[in-house]
Amino acid sequence: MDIELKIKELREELQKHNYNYYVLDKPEISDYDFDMKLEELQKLEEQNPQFRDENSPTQRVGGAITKNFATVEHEFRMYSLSNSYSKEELEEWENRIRKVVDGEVKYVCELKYDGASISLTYENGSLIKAVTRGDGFQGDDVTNNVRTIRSVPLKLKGDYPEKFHIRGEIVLPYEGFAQMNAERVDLGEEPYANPRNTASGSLKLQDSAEVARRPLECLLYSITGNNTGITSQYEVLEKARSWGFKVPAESELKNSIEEVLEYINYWDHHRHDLPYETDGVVIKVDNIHQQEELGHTAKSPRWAMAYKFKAEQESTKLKKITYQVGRTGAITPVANLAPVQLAGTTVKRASLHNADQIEKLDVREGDTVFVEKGGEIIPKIVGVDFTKRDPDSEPTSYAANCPECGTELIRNKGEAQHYCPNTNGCPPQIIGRIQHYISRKAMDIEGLGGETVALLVKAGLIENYADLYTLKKEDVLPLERMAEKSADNLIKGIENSKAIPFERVLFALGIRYVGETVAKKLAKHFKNIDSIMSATEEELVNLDEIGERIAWSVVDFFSNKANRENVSRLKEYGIQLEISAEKLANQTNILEGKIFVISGVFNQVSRNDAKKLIEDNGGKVSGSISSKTNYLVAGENMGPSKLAKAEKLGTQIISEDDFLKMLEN
Ligand SMILES: NC(=O)c1ccc[n+]([C@@H]2O[C@H](COP(=O)([O-])OP(=O)(O)OC[C@H]3O[C@@H](n4cnc5c(N)ncnc54)[C@H](O)[C@@H]3O)[C@@H](O)[C@H]2O)c1
Ligand SMILES: [Zn+2]
Repeated sequence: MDIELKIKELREELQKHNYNYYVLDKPEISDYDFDMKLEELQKLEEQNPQFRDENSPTQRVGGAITKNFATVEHEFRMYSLSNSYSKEELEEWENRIRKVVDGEVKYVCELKYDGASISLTYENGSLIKAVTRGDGFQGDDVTNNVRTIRSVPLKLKGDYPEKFHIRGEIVLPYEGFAQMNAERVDLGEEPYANPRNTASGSLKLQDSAEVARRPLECLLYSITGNNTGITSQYEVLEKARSWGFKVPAESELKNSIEEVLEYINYWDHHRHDLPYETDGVVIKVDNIHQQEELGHTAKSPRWAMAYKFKAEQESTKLKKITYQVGRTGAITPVANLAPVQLAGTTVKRASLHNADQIEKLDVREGDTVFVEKGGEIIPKIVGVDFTKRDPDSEPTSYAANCPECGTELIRNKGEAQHYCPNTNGCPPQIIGRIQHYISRKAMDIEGLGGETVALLVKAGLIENYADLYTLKKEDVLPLERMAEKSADNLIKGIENSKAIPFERVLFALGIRYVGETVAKKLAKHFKNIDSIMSATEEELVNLDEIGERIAWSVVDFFSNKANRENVSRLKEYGIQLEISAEKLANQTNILEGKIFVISGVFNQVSRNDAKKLIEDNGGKVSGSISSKTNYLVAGENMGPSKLAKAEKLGTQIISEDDFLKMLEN
């Protein structure tokens, strides 16, 4: 093939993958495959220098800046890292170092945290800015979102430089990731692919309250600035820790590449014991003077190297494909495997996601398949070992009927998942819906657990959540493991749920795509269930952050007779189906359509209260000033850049007093 054409094609392909990865947070190939293609391009470009192009993906940091946030130039460039996948590559790297620097070289080994890079700027011990890496020269100002991360100190302690930048990685620990996914699946939404993309996507959310709900963490590893007085990488870590930053304790100082390799080997085997995802080890020359001597390439420092772990993969036999039915009727295909050891656990089941995935991989029962365990808690099938396929096997035909109730499955246009439409007659849907209704974040019914719900349904005592309120002690006493006291508690728990506020009742109803946040928004806007039930799709879509999918789902839910009947029974039993008078009293529409930015320190109300006041009265709070901002509420010690921007855009600047007066009318 023509070399020039090959180079061009590889560049285009890699550019597309960069876009998928950095902008959409939806990579289509594995990091390993990406790195191999990049290496191939690098080799071709080296051998054919006449085709050099400074815009080639080999010459640039892959990230991008978006239009959604203010763009900020990095005072010091943010580089990427060179990658290596083998001992030999590391040894070559050491040889290159030896040619440049004299004397003893020590290395700091750190874990390579897999998340999104961030640069934090501190002045006089206060966080003033948080910017994504972007293309390395400039990034997105995501300060408001980063402020919500608990491990980012807003004020430092100890003896810190007057001004400096500190860099690190924002990650989503496994536990929080699994919990977020469980909630999404429960809502009938697609689970997130992996913690890294979810962390990176979280930083780009418009609503920082939503970011605050995500259990993100920030792990730090580098300090830049003028006159920081720091002379080694190890000192960077210790200093950062002493000022209050979260710096993982696994980092170690090593005297030789042999010691480095031991460290790598250890963590390759123990990385799954860590609470967050790591995709390798970063090795850095410790001495800052030596670092300066080594310098940078177009893309990365010569004094640092990432050693990347390979994803753990095993092959095993796929015995059977079964189908699970969720509470919203969503069907998930599951691969039942011959048990295999993977990343320290025995794997027997793996997710196959949906019909498209099965077709794409061409997975069949009886195949030998490759199973991988990445950030996901549930392992996934990444491919088929076609050399071992039975020549007589047939392509998988996806289930046509619900495995639980036999109803024919449907698939809505544009959706990946199949559904069982027998909402009110399919046992796992009936049980799942009631289990969701009683769950902690919904009606929080104490004394009633998921298993008891299943027993109650199977005993024919309840068919839907409204039936819960007709249960009597004598009904439940004969159930397995039900004693006098637990029966009392159950009835009491159900009774107490009548005090749960409307927004949570709305969430508890189990409308597909209506999670806690959406339920809150709907409750706030419509105030009571009757208005929601009579709302049209157009009215719903007109609300902020309510998309067509949610609007359709709400209308669809209430067009169902059984659902309407349940709601009217709940009303009869005294469940809260409107916003309480007390809450209503403090809510108006006087700020409707107005966008506020709040900045600085307030005296009469806290920033959070100010935010709540704006939202309760129909206004919106935004993190940064744009041409759409109506008012900048200026507290004391407001950032000068905000003020300058507001003045430039002609945004009306008001004081805390002015703001509180607005609300008095
Ligand atoms: N699958 C895809 O389609 C696709 C597309 C583009 C990029 N990628 C992946 O992303 C990689 C490139 O991304 P990148 O530029 O962020 O580089 P990288 O992930 O290979 O390494 C550089 C980054 O590592 C992070 N890091 C984590 N721990 C660190 C530590 N202790 N010290 C220093 N830095 C640390 C920093 O954010 C730094 O910017 C590729 O190698 C590839 O694996 C994949
Ligand atoms: Zn069914």
